[in-house]
Amino acid sequence: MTGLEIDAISKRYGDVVALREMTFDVRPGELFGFVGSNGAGKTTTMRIALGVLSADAGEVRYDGQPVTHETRRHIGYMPEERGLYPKMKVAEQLTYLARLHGMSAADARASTEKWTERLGVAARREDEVQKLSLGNQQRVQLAAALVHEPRILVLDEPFSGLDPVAVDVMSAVLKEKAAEGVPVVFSSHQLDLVERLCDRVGIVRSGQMVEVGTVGELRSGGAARLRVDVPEAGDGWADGVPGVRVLGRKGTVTELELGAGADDQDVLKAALATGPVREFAREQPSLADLFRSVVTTEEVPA
Ligand SMILES: Nc1ncnc2c1ncn2[C@@H]1O[C@H](COP(=O)(O)OP(=O)(O)OP(=O)(O)O)[C@@H](O)[C@H]1O
Repeated sequence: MTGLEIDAISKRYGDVVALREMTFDVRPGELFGFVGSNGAGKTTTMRIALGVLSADAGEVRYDGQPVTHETRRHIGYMPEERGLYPKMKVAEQLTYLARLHGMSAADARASTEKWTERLGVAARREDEVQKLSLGNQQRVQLAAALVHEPRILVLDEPFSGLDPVAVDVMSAVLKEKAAEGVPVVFSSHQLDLVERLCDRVGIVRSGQMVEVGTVGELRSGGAARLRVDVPEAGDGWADGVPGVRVLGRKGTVTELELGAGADDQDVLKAALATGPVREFAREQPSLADLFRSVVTTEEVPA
């Protein structure tokens, strides 16, 4: 079982290089977080995976085979621009979409009932989509991605605009699908959520995958930080300690980043030389810290 493989996908829009050999895989049962700044290429990748856009080069495979028209019926997709018919009633719309994906009328109705219940929009089944709040429209949009019981889930910013209760519902459903063995990939700018939820994360910059790993792997690969509370130290107390960069100072606490070859014991000596040291703590960078350092690294030339 290999899941979904995105293999060296490249795409240009005229002069704009949107993707350069984008490569990653989402294993069965895995929740994969796809992060990157605006315009990095996440939506383009997802559209190509779904087949609504063609790649200039590269291949998308599912369980080792190139994705075909038939395989695509088993993908559940939540597009960024959303895509519901505003004037159609919720249940009618979901049943219609399930039928389009090949379900029988009875199965489509049963699945519509199940997912509207599960996502907390059962009371809205007979309402037109346009009369729903944005958050409820999003729940229906998720139901639309799930109603045909897909074997792969590809979701473009499914958490944007959701209230905390809806975030919990969405998180629980995605975990449940992954636990059933479905490869789940979603893009998001909410890095705290990605950090909490995902088995693995991929960071995209300028159309390329620049970091992939578990949150733990990515965090331990980033530069370590120190938090040092030195009440009697003057500004610049850590200047001159080799390999150390001062990130900032709040009150008596200085935050520092240890570069390659830096020794935290040199920092401790410099701190003790100023007087008492109230706190000396080593911290791993958060996913958000890592993201910033990855995306602000010099852009790859076109
Ligand atoms: N239809 C299009 N025509 C021309 N350029 C496009 C088109 N769609 C996307 N692009 C460009 O391709 C690049 C990748 O865009 P894409 O929408 O895939 O990024 P994204 O990572 O999803 O961004 P966001 O986080 O803002 O949704 C950007 O430079 C974008 O301007």
